[in-house]
Amino acid sequence: MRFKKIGLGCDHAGFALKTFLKGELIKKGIEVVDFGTNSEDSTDYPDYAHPLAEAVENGECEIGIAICGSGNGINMTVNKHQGIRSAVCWNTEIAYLARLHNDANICSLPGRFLKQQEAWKIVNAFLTTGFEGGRHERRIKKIQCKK
Ligand SMILES: O=C(CO)[C@H](O)[C@H](O)COP(=O)(O)O
Repeated sequence: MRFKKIGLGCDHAGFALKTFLKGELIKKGIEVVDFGTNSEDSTDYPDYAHPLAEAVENGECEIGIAICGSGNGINMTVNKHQGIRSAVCWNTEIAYLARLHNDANICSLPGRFLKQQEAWKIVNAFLTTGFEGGRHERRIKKIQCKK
């Protein structure tokens, strides 16, 4: 793993997967900051996505993992933050490319569509891959809206 301090955030649909991934990361000796939610009671993903995004933006966490049912809502929310590049990662190749080409700093996962071991492989791909830079550096600099 390239990262030592990882932020986690989810809604009720991501809670079971977040709990599993948190345990696996801790077993690997990685420090985890858990922004909730902490049960399967129905809740709203932005309430957890914004604190996670802020922690990654301000450097409290090096990188983040965000989980909701489809991965979409939580991904949309964290990507509202200027310093966040989040990708919905639904297989290992997408996770690898999100880091290699996009320098993604949040991995958004569809908790209702991934088995635990599949998700763990995706997270491993995300957390072990570095940014390639070069032509991709130029492109990610152009992502920000100029207003
Ligand atoms: O995937 C999600 C957002 O993109 C949410 O987890 C999902 O919409 C929650 O649905 P429900 O309230 O029916 O459990």
